[in-house]
Amino acid sequence: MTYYLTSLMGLLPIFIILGVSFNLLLGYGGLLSVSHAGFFGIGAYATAILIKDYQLEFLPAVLVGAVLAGVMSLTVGYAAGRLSDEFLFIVTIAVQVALVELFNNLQFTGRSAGIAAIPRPTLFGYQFDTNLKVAILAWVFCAVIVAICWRVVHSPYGRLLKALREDVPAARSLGKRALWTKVTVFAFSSAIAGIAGGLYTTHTLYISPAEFTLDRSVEVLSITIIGGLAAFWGPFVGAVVVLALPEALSFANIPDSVAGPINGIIYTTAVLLLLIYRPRGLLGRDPTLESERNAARRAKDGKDTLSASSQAATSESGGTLPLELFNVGGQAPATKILRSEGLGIAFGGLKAVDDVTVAIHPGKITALVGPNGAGKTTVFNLLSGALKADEGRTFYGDRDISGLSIEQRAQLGVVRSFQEVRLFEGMTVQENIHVAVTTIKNETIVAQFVPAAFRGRDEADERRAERMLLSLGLYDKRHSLARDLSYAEQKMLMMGRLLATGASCYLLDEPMSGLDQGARAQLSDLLQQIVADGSTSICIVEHSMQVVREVASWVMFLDRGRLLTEGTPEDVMNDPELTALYFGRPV
Ligand SMILES: Nc1ncnc2c1ncn2[C@@H]1O[C@H](COP(=O)(O)OP(=O)(O)OP(=O)(O)O)[C@@H](O)[C@H]1O
Repeated sequence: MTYYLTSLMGLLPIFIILGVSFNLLLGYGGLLSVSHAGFFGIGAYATAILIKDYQLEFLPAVLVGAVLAGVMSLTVGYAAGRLSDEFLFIVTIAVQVALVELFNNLQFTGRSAGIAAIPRPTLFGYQFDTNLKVAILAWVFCAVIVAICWRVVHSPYGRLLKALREDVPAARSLGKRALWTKVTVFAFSSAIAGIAGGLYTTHTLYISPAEFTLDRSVEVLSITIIGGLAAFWGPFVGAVVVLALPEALSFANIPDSVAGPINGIIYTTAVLLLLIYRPRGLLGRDPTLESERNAARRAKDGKDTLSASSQAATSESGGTLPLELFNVGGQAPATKILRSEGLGIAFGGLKAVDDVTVAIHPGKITALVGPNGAGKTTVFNLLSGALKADEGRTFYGDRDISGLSIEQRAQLGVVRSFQEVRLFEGMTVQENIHVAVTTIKNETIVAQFVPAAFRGRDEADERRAERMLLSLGLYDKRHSLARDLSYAEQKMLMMGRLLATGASCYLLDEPMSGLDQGARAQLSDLLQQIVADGSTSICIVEHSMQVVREVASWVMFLDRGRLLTEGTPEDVMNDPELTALYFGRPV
């Protein structure tokens, strides 16, 4: 019995490591992969071969396994990620099947017989020669890996992962590197699965392809779902449940041939029941309650309240936003014109934008108007890099940015909003701003392990985000989820999030739509403040001529994909031909 319990206790940390690493990928990153068992296998085989055939110690052997799993998933993730997240799922099915085939057919993996008589691991000359010692080794690795994952989740990188899980285009429009971040989390999570594989060989001392099949990937998925997606401690519970079930059946004196299918049926039923009755898993919490609980805890610790003097200093701005706090225009202090030359794009047979040459000047609010379907949003998509033009070029200042992606243009200072608000709804108001404030340099996975200096930076960013919220009038709601704000507050937060990037050119798609008069006046006031410094430019798409008159000093009129005319609002709106085109009657 002691042998049995020790063996179980040695297996539990391995399952926890698998669950924690998979939770990082699926729970926090929103990426579904089914090749976790395959990468687990790569770690197991590499460790077994290096220990048995090359007499390596455990640590270098397991690290080689982790690196192999990491590098392979980096390649797979990059290739799949360039297409779409759904594609990652499909590609990982193929990778999983291919890996098992390799394990089954390569000579050095022992083909279907596997590798037996793997020596007990040694570390710095010390041999872990009993099951108990091996179990302790696994728990030590588990503790270190859990601590590392905790750090990753609660870091700017983890925050960015959550933002990407919420809304990739919105994150990219803030200059965030979506593909690279997703690829690194996939590689990181797979490398950890590789370490779990190395520990597994030391536990069983025998491995075969049957242990690394798709079934094991499903088992890891079950651990994560049972524990709760993005519930950090969830995999601890999930792993206990998944491990306990076959053991309980083994006590029930059921033959192996029957126990396997029963096991599968019970798993599936349990996971289905959970998905129906407790979709957040056993340890998953309601995000609204969770944010309230965090707020109370932080307030109790005195962690996030701006000092009274700091609050007073920010409030003293007398109704105007202290834009220097947002560093608006700071990324490109020299005044730059965003311009296009002969832009064009067709969707099938429809020429949505045709030979459009526009210039958006700093110090001005330019309005892009035209009837429905005129191509206004498509022009924004082309200028911001969300779509690649079939023809024409786009310049920012002297630089040709035609070949740059949406995030690269945002990094240069050209940001855009969407017709919908597109906040990171499941994140708090403060996190929405904090993500935008953080520079991409501080959001890499490596940066999270640079000691104290980095932490100082993130806390300074957090304080800055708080001061921004104070000046936006959203400070008291900083711990609410973005989805729980009123529509007007959401629009203000969306503007604040864009400003927090410190960009110098803002493309705003219908920023006033859905706002009442008070909120519209507030936003229009903000837009005027932004361009007042003369170095920042704004272009809005707007349907209401009243709003255009109130805020814009230049109007560009688009119809059927072509720029018909441009001029001051008076000139354009007093042109009877254009008003007839727009309204079918005079204004
Ligand atoms: N991805 C796409 N695929 C196919 N057609 C598209 C696509 N995007 C836009 N279109 C078409 O291109 C034309 C211009 O659309 P766009 O959304 O740019 O117009 P808009 O002036 O912004 O309209 P609205 O004022 O109604 O938002 C429309 O006919 C639209 O149906």
